[in-house]
Parts: sequence; structure tokens; C-alpha cells
Amino acid sequence: MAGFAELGLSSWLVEQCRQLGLKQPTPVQLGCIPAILEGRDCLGCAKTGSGKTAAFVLPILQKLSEDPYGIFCLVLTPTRELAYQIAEQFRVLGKPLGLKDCIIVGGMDMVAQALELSRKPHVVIATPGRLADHLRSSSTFHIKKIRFLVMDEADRLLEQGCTDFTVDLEAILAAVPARRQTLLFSATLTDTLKELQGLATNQPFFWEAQAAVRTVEQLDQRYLLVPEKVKDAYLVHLIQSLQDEHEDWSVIIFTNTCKTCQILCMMLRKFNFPAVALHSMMKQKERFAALAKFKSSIYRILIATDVASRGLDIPTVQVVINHNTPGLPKIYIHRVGRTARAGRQGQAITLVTQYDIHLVHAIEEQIKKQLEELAVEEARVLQILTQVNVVRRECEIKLEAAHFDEKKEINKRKQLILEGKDPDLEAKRKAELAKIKQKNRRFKEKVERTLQQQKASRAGHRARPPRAHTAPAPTQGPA
Ligand SMILES: Nc1ncnc2c1ncn2[C@@H]1O[C@H](COP(=O)(O)OP(=O)(O)OP(=O)(O)O)[C@@H](O)[C@H]1O
Repeated sequence: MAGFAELGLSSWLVEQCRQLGLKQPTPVQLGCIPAILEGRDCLGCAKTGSGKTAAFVLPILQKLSEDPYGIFCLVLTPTRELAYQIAEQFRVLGKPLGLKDCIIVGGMDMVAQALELSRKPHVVIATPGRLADHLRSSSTFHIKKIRFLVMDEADRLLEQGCTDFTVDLEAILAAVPARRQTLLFSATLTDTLKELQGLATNQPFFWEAQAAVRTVEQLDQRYLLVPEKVKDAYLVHLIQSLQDEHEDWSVIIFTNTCKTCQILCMMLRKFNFPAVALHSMMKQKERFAALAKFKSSIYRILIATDVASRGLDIPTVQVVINHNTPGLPKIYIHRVGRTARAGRQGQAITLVTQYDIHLVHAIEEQIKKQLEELAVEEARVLQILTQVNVVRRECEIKLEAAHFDEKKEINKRKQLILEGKDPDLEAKRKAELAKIKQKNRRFKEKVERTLQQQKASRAGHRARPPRAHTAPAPTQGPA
């Protein structure tokens, strides 16, 4: 197998890789690095934890060393934490160059950022919103001469999720030169391939890992069918078992809202578990501190929203628990990809209620693998059920007293005003949109259910899960 030197990388970069313990290039690095060095645009799609970051960092550093100037490269990424992680890779691998990098993300001091930008760093790593703000408000820097534009988690940057980057991306794309090399990477590029191809037009090179299954082989993927009301008791039981059975353990729990994230964190702490939360309602400094403490194993449990589902590389994570079943298969792929990285083993456990079974089917169809049921000692869950529910309720009351919902609302309104929008008008528009979306979703679910029922009755058996499940009914314990 070719080493880093055979890919056309200079000896100093090969030495940097060696020092970092990167002995052999991974397949995505083997595939993409030569094409990038040739000057081609690149779309790289490879599984989570497969080394996509170094696949673009290494060739960019090589080109930078041949013709250094600032601002040479702009990297866009959807989350602030990821921006810091990518900057770290540039810094470590580019140390012999005396690389100057600059991180431009929301939640940090804008004046200090503007100053840094005016000093012409070689590489700018940014989230789109804050960079677009700088472009609109500052004349002390420009990005019209950049040589490389990288979009990491490119599909997320283009899709219109809860954070919509479209307007900011337009502003950024209008400010970068047409003559540039564009590098687009993600573990899930295919949905947005058409739009992405529109961005990468310079002899584009598309690299996709050939694999039967879209998640990594070393990942043990389980599901646990539980009634909604006993979910938290199962969660506490799972964490307790992890703590009892493993000395060195570390887990990320994904939730669907900031509020659930906060409540679960409070709840697990009441049970004396070393838990820390990460969500967008936290101040940026708190977010960084939480992540740092989790990375250094001061806390063994990170409870996070999808703000942590993409890109974060924390090798110690052994288990990912989905407290809610992700509504989209690609969110599942990224969430579970926080474990079993770079050839390590890992486990993903998804808590599934009876209303989410169709989501599990959609996930299985996409990843091309069936999740297996996790065996749990249900008697032990029953023992803690009442206590868990009481503690959860206490935490909810405490959070309500802290006006969590109102704070969230105020934050949202502030953000809208900053964006020059009318919060009331936006709320009305959003409500209408949500109504339409809900109607469409219900219709889609109904069609899917009918199709599944028809399929099942044709096959002569009930729809999955076929195995008898003995999860306690909600009435078995005080809710
Ligand atoms: N050639 C290599 N050999 C061994 N380890 C590597 C190699 N290249 C990268 N790694 C390591 O693999 C881990 C995962 O890499 P990286 O974060 O780039 O994954 P990714 O493909 O971007 O994942 P995701 O899709 O989750 O963002 C990192 O810890 C990185 O240092």
C-alpha cells in the first residue's frame, strides 16, 4: 500500500504524519490527496472517523508551503466546536511552516476576530454566520484571493436544517474568487450532490468509499424498544451498567432539544453520574469548557443535542446513546459516528418508542444494516422506575423555575433582530411552515404505514419488531 510520500506529499509533511502516528494513509486520503495536489476540485465522501480532515489539510499545507500568503485557505464548517478541532489539525500538521490560523465563530469577541483577520492569517476556519457578519461589516480584510475553499460537512452547510446557512453562504460565495480549488467533504454527501457539484466545477474529482454498509464495521448497533414514559429509567440503567462493567468508559447521549439535554444532565447528576451538557443555549465559553472536560475524561458522560453530532473526534468515546430516534437516517449516521473511529470498536444504542419504529426502518434501509435488539434486565429497570421519574420531575420543576424556556425565546428574538428580521412576523411564518410540514409528515407516515402493513400482510407476518418484547407497560410504574 502506498505511503504518504507516494501520494506526492513533501518529506516534511510525511515526517509530521509520522510524528502524529499516522503511518499509512486511509482510503479517503489515498483517493483524494493526489487529485487535490493536481489542482482539481474534490468531493470526498467517506465514513465517519475515516480521516477526511487530514485528506484536505495535508495537500493544502503542501500548496501553502510552495506559495505562502494570507488569506490562502478558507474552511467552512457548521459548528463552532468543529472549527476549533479543524484548526488544531492545521496547527499540528503545519507547525514547521509557522502557520497562522484564525478561527471565526459566533459567540466569541467580534472585535478581536476582526483584528486577527486584518493580520492576514494563512488559514481561516469559520462558521458561515459569523464570517458573513465580518464580510458585511468590515473592510479591513478580504477573501477574494483565496486559493482553497473547503466545506467540511458540506451537505449540512447546504441543507436547510434548524440552522439555515443559505443566506450567509451566498454572501461568502460572492466574496471568494471564481478561480479557486473547492474541496467538499462529508460522510453523507449524496443527498446534496447536485448542489455541491455546482460549487466544484474545476475538473471535479468525486471519491466515495465503496462499502456495503454505510456505518463502520467496528460499530455494534443496537436498539431498545421502550415506552416513552420509562425511557429515562432505561437510560439510567444503561449508564449504571456501563459504569459497573467498565473501568474506562465514556458515552455521548444525544437528545432532540436543548431542554431535554439540560434536564437529562441535571437528572444524571442527581444520580451522581459524571455528566456534562452541550447545547446551543449554553454560552460559548461553557460549551468549550464542557467539551474540554469531557475530552479529558473529567466527565464520562456528554449529553448533547445535534450540535455535537457531526465531526467531533473524541477517540475515548465507546458508546453513543440516542435518547430519541433520529428523524433522519443521516443524523443517525453522524451521531453514531462519534464512536468506533479510526478502526476502534464502539457501540450505538438507540432508544425507540412504538411511534418511532418507522424511523428505525428508514435508518436500516439507508445504512443497509439491521439494528439488533439490546438485551436488558428489565426487573432492574423496574426497581428504579419510580425514583427516576420523581427525580426527572424535580429537575423539570427546577429548570422551569430558572425560566429556561423564556431565556430560549429571548435568545431567539435577539438573534432575529440582529439578522434584521421582525421576530413576530418570523414566528408567524414559522408556525405556518411547521403546520404545512406536519401535515406533509403525517401524510408521508400514513402512506409508509399503509405500505408496510400491506407488505407485512403479503409476507404473512406482522411488521417488525417480530421478537416478543417484554418492556414494561407505562402503567406498571407511577409515571
Ligand atoms: N492515516 C491515518 N492513520 C491513522 N489515524 C488517522 C489517519 N488519518 C486520520 N487519522 C485519525 O482518525 C481520526 C478521525 O479522523 P477525522 O476526524 O478526520 O475523521 P472524519 O472522516 O472527518 O470523520 P467525521 O465524518 O466524523 O467528521 C482522527 O483522530 C485522526 O487523527
